[in-house]
Amino acid sequence: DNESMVVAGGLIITTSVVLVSVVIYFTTQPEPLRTFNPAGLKSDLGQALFGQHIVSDVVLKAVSSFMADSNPNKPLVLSFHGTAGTGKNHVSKIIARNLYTKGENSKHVHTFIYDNQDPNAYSVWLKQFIHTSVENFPRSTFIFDEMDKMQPQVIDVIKPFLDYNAHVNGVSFHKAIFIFLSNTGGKVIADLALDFWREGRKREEIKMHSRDLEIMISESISKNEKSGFWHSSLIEHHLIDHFIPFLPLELRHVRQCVLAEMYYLNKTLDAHLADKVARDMPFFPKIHRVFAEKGCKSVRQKLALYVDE
Ligand SMILES: Nc1ncnc2c1ncn2[C@@H]1O[C@H](COP(=O)(O)OP(=O)(O)OP(=O)(O)O)[C@@H](O)[C@H]1O
Repeated sequence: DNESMVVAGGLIITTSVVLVSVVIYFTTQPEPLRTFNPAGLKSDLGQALFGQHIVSDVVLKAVSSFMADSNPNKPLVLSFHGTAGTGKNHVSKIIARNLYTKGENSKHVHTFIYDNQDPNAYSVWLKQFIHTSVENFPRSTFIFDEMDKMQPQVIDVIKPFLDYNAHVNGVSFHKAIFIFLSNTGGKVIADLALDFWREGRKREEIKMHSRDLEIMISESISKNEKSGFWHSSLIEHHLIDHFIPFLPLELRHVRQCVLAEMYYLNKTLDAHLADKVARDMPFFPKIHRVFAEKGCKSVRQKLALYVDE
């Protein structure tokens, strides 16, 4: 009858309202952070990152001390430098995995790749985006890929967020993390690694202060035609906490990457095949074939060719 239809209709509406509210509640709730454990980050870097002793050391110390500080005076700002495929994106993901339950897929991890958008419109959008994200969730992470291609206006917009005691419109940025990735300095780092190799010295002997590596990287940033001046204004104001050099990878590291891919793809680990795939990659200098030109990039695609054989 009519009365029971009205009751049923009312029930349906109430249930729908409750369901929608639940969905809204869960999608707008911040995801829980992981309890940060330095030993976990150390173990991840030790197991999943090959041939980057300086990176492992500096990232572990920088992230651990930042996370241990309940009241940091500025956000953590890391600048990763090195040639292609040496692990800059990979390490950003390892950091994210140790901070957020959903790792790099967390809604609090934001990756930007500057893609020739109109710099003015992009700057306006970016400023608002970063502000709102940190207002909603102070422990947000922002990863900027291809920083060397970024326009001065865009760098200028990020600058106030990185500063000491940064409060922008009442929002504090002290708990946020900014990671800049670029190939700038890659040549300087690769040349240094090559010199060590020529002198018969171990790669592990290369230190952050070897030939003032950090200064050499910042100098090569300043020389960058497009973003040099503005990027170096970040340096002058000491807004970047650490310049982290990623060394070019050797054959043995590329082999490890192939084995890691086999593991990831649930394939039987085959050291002989890993060697074959790794040797198939381009190396430099051409005669001695010491370092992989593309690092571990496209290892997965190369492996797929062999697996299909
Ligand atoms: N040092 C490394 N240790 C372990 N795996 C690595 C390393 N370097 C690269 N890889 C693997 O190769 C893939 C490509 O590397 P990644 O994207 O991190 O390079 P990148 O340095 O960011 O390069 P680009 O400058 O071209 O963006 C990674 O997803 C990872 O699987």
